[in-house]
Formats: sequence, C-alpha cells, structure tokens
Amino acid sequence: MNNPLKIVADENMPALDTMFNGFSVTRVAGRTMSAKDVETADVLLVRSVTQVNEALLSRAKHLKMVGTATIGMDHLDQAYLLDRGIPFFNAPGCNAEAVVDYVLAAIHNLLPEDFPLRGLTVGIIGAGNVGGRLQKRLSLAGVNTLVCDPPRALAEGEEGFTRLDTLLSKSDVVCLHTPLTTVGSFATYHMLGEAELRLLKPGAVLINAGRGPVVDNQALSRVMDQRNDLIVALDVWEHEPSVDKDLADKVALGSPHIAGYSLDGKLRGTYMLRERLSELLGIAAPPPLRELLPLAPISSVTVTESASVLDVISVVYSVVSDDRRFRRSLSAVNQAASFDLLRKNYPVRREFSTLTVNGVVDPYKRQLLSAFGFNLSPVSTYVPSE
Ligand SMILES: NC(=O)C1=CN([C@@H]2O[C@H](COP(=O)(O)OP(=O)(O)OC[C@H]3O[C@@H](n4cnc5c(N)ncnc54)[C@H](O)[C@@H]3O)[C@@H](O)[C@H]2O)C=CC1
Ligand SMILES: O=C(O)C(=O)[C@H](O)COP(=O)(O)O
Repeated sequence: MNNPLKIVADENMPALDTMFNGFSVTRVAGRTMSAKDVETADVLLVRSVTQVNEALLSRAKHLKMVGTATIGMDHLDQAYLLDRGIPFFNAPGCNAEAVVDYVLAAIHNLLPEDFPLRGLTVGIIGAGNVGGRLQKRLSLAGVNTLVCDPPRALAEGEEGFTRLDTLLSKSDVVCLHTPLTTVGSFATYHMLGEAELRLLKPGAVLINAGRGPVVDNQALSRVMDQRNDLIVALDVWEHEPSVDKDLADKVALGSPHIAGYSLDGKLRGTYMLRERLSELLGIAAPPPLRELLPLAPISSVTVTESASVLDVISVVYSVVSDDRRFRRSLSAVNQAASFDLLRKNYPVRREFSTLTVNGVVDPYKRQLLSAFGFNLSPVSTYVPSE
C-alpha cells in the first residue's frame, strides 16, 4: 500500500500489528482518547471505554469506519454516526463464550460443593448471543431454565418466554445478559430496581455480567442490607471504573468487567472488525483466526475420579482469583485507575473449549463437562494409574 490508511486503535486491542499489517496503526489509551487523537484517522477501532460521539469525532473528517471490538454498543452515539454517514460495526458474539464460561464458573463457586445442579432453575434475562448460549449449555446439562426476553417474545411469540416478575420469583439463579438501553419500550436502564430485587427467591443468586446500570446499584445495596440471604456476583458496575465500595463489600464475587476477557474473545473481536474493513475496502480477507490464536498453555488435563466439575473449571479459569485481585484494587489510592489497570494487565485466559479432559468416568460429570464446552476423551481410552 503506498499511502497506508491510518488506523487509530485502543491500545488494549491484541494483535493489531498482525491483523492490520500494511496499515499505519496508532495506539491510544481508550478511556482518555481525545478529538486530537482521532482527527487524522481513516479508521477508528475502540473498545467499550471510549465514548464515540460528536465531541470525539467532530474534527475527524476522513473517517471511513468506526469499529468496536465488543458486543455492547452503548458507548457509540449511533444517531450521530448515522447522521455523519460513517459506517460502524460491533463484533456480535465475539466474547459470548467467555461470558458464559464466567457465569458457569461463578455459579459453581457460589453454590455449595456437590449442589445438585439438575435441581436448579436458572433465569436468564436477555437471551441473545450470551444468554442464548448460556441457556443451551445449561439445558444440555439438564438444568431447568426460564428466559425473559420481551423483544424476542414480540418477534417470535410468547411461547418459551417468561415475564420478568415470574422469572425473578421462581429462579434459584438469575443471570443478566441484556444490552444497556435508555429509550424504547424495552429500555433496560435500572430494569432491576428495589421492587424487582425484592421479588428474588430466598437464597437466590444474582449475577450481572451485562452492563452495570441495568441494576440500580443503590437499590441493590439497600436490599442487600435487609436480605442477607441474597448471593450476588457483579462483573459490571454502575459508574465504572468507579466502584461503590460499600456494595462491593456485600457481594460474594466481584470483578472489573472482565467476564468476556478470554484471549479467544478479544482476538475474535479485533478479527471481526478486520473482516468488516476488508469488506468495506474490497481488500483481501485476513488469514483464518485459528492461525492467529496461540495454542492454549494447558490444552489437556488428566483428573482423578474425585475431581469435581469446579476443579476442572478452575484449570482454565479462576473467578476467585479475579475476585481477589478486584478486592485488593478497591483499597488503592486511585480505585478507578486500578480498575482499568486490572483490565489492561488481565492474565491470559482461554475458553473452556480449549481444554481436553481425561479420566472422567462418572456419566453425570461427563454430561456436565461436555455440556459446558470441555472436550472429553472417551472413557475407553482412560487407563487408571497404578
Ligand atoms: N461483562 C462483559 O465482559 C460483557 C458484557 N456484555 C454485555 O452483554 C450484553 C449482551 O450480549 P449479547 O448476548 O451478545 O447481546 P445480544 O444483542 O446478542 O442479546 C441481547 C438480548 O437481550 C434482549 N433484550 C433487550 N432488551 C431486553 C429487556 N428489556 N429485557 C430482556 N431482554 C432484553 C435482546 O432481545 C437480545 O436477545 C451486551 O450488550 C453487553 O452489554 C457483552 C460481552 C462481555
Ligand atoms: O463486549 C462487550 O460488550 C464487553 O463488555 C467487553 O468485554 C468489554 O471489554 P472492553 O471493551 O471494555 O475492553
């Protein structure tokens, strides 16, 4: 390319040089990206922490594309982009597997060991890429699910969908996977306020890995003061990167918005934008993603008969380590900066599907692990050691 197109990208996007070989790539801190940073950009690539709006883009006169390597789009002023005629793209489903891995890890950590998962009812609010995959994995594991997704119910018919109040009062575990929206009949901002939170069953588990403001955090804090039976896991927070420390102290698991942070998911997000750019410019597609993904550092494990499902999950992903790091960051002088630092320096995490598990004989454990996405070697190939 004689005059390589100028790409301005969030510095936290992996493999930019490999994927955008031949382009001129400038990396910028996403949270503080300014109008000056992007004024000469042909292509802007962001993550969820950059507000893409008139204030950022008014000086950028050559923009041919804006891409966000995320599922969520609530940080894009879509009306402004449409008005300017700037094509914009997200990366639907890119890190959905990782979020489901996080939810399953959280459920297994929060429920007592050997709790019969089969007897649970899991309520899923928002059944798109993430919630839909979660429902599939849980159903394969024999777990009962309830789904609340009014936009889908409207489009597809009510059958198979549950009202929000019914779901909240009947589920042992409630998982939130809606986008953050503030307008329209299905707006999700503060969808769970005090009244809704009070509907939760005694001892219910509530997991929010969608967007922080979908739950009214102040209301949650108040309700938790009165209901110490509730078990809450929050990966996302209202007013991120600032965290309400009082609320953080009350939750059973906390993390700095990393549910989707598998290496696979991050690379997939960037890759999907690279594909969109190829289509837009009519240039060659990038090499297949599998050629860019490194091998998982642990791709196979042999477990003993006594190993639990949580033991296997923990080989790939420890939600408890995320919680520990997050709690330490709360006492930092600059808590918000520490939140972002944890995200920037997040350890390499791979998805459940990268691990092959040997030695599992118990049929129920096999069903669960296979439903959750692990690869299981056939029982016949397992030779117990002396
Ligand atoms: N914590 C994290 O690291 C991550 C968080 N996310 C968040 O999760 C959200 C969901 O991701 P996907 O499943 O890929 O999005 P998606 O767009 O595929 O699915 C969202 C679903 O929510 C439904 N929905 C919309 N309004 C609703 C309402 N009022 N009540 C119930 N359901 C409603 C939609 O109909 C749709 O089926 C993203 O928008 C993003 O905000 C996504 C990835 C990572
Ligand atoms: O994909 C989404 O939507 C997410 O929430 C991302 O996982 C958030 O990651 P960052 O874009 O904030 O790095």
